[in-house]
Amino acid sequence: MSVLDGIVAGAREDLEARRAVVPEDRLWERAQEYGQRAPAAAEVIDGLRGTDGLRVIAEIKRTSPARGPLADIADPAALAARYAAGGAAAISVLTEPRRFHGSLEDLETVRSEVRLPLLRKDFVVDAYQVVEARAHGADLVLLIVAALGRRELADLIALARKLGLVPLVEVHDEQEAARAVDAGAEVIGVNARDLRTLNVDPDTFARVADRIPAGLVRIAESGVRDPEDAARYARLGADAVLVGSSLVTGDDPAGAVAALVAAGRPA
Ligand SMILES: O=C(O)c1ccccc1NCC(=O)[C@H](O)[C@H](O)COP(=O)(O)O
Repeated sequence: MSVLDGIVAGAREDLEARRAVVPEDRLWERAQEYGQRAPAAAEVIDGLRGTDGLRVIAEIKRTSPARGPLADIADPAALAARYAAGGAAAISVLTEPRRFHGSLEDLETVRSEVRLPLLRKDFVVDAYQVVEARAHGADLVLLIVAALGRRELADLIALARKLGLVPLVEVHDEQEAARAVDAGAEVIGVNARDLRTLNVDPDTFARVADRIPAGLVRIAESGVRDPEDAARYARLGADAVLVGSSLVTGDDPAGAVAALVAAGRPA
């Protein structure tokens, strides 16, 4: 079983346990409630476009299967506020509990303190998790092509949009990028990390981005270590970078985000 398959199996077990406690129709009510005060999806998408420079999506990430423990984040809202002060365009909150030590409570706490768009970063394979994301204050939801069949991907994209959420569709190779485009994704993340082997290949974005038509939002994910990496992705045409490990392991999250934003400005 690949790492991704193992994580998805755990996510399915966990979501069934939550569904037994909170039925989906209760979540719908909360999701619609948040939808009334949430930014419009078009506004969220436009905020990620790198028209005048690279955007930074800064991640709340405590630990990772690839690297083990990263940071003991006792107050995710305080960290998100620092990211916002540094100029982040959006915050990614890892909500997966088993391997990343995240939670929906983290998402909700960050929502209560920060006005930026929030991404629920998890292993979403069921409609329940999409409704749950909105109910806990997400504006974007991650959908990983490698974890979903064609029909499932199309259905989850449609559901996300119905709820006002922006689906961030994640790919790792050219074939997956073609599937994301065929499914009508407007925001596509190219993950340099192969979720089956955990290897990070910094050339992935350069290889895959050509398959993503102009006009769609292209995000380079994983392995961004410093401003030089950000500048390289900006030159390659990325609208945004999604950064976790290097931000949570540093001692100045606001300064680190500001440095990435500065490095991604056009010369
Ligand atoms: O981070 C991992 O080890 C990992 C392993 C298996 C599946 C997903 C994983 N990470 C999720 C992500 O996509 C990253 O958290 C995100 O892109 C940020 O990456 P990084 O800046 O390298 O922490």
